[in-house]
Amino acid sequence: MTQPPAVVVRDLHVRFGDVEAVSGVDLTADSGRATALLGRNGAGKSTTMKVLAGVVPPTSGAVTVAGRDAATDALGVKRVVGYCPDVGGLVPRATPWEHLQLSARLRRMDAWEERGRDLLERFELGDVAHRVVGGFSHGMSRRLSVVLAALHEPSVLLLDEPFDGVDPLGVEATLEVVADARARGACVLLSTHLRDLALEACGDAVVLRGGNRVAAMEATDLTGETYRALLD
Ligand SMILES: Nc1ncnc2c1ncn2[C@@H]1O[C@H](COP(=O)(O)OP(=O)(O)OP(=O)(O)O)[C@@H](O)[C@H]1O
Repeated sequence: MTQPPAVVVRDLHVRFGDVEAVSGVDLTADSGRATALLGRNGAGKSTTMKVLAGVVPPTSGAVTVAGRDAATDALGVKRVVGYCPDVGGLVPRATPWEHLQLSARLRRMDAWEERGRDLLERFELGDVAHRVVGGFSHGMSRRLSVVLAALHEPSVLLLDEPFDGVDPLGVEATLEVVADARARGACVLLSTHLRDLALEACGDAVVLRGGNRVAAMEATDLTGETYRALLD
C-alpha cells in the first residue's frame, strides 16, 4: 500500500494584517525524500515553513503534517517535527549543551546524550558545547539550530535556510543530517535560495514566487536557466 505524503498543503493562505505572505500554496512532500523550497526574498518560504512547524496558524487552507492538522493541532505538529527556524530560536545565555538538555526534556527523551554529543562533534561544536551561545557567530548559531532540529530524529525535518552563512564543513554536516533523515524514512523540507545546494540535498524542488507555488519538479530538472526564468 502506498503511504500518504508526510506533508500535504492545499491552498494555503497566510495573512499578517494587510500583507498576504502566502496566497494559495499547494505542496506535498513524501517520507524518505527531501524537498527543497526555493524562491526569492519574500516569496513566502519561511512563512510556509512556520505553518508546517505549527508556529504560525494558516489563515485558510488545509495543512497536514504527519497526519496532524496544523489548524487544529499545532501542538501535535510541534511534537512530530524538528524545526530549524530562519532566525532566532536560541537562548543567548544558554550553552549548546543546555539547549540540548532543554530540548530533550521537553520531548521527554531518554538516552539522548550520546546522539547529542555526536551531533555537536559532527557540526564542530564539541569544543564550545559549554560556552554561552550569545557570543556565537551567525554560522555557529545556524549549525546549532540544525543540531537541535535533528536531535530527536523527527519524522518531519524542517530546515529553513540551514546553509545561510555556514562554512563548507557545516554545509557537509547539514547534507549528512539530511541524508541520514531520508535514510531512516523521515520527510525533509529545506528552504534555500541556493539552487546548487538544493540539488545536492534534495530530490524534489518546489519554487515559490509572490506567495504562490510556481513550479514543482524533480530537483535535477531545475536547471539554472529554468530556475532563473521562474524567479522573474
Ligand atoms: N510577521 C510578519 N508580519 C508582516 N509581514 C510579514 C511577516 N512575516 C512575513 N511577512 C511578509 O510576508 C512575505 C513573505 O515572507 P517570508 O519571510 O515568508 O519570505 P521568504 O521567502 O522566506 O523570504 P527570505 O528568502 O527573504 O527569507 C514578505 O513580504 C514578508 O515581508
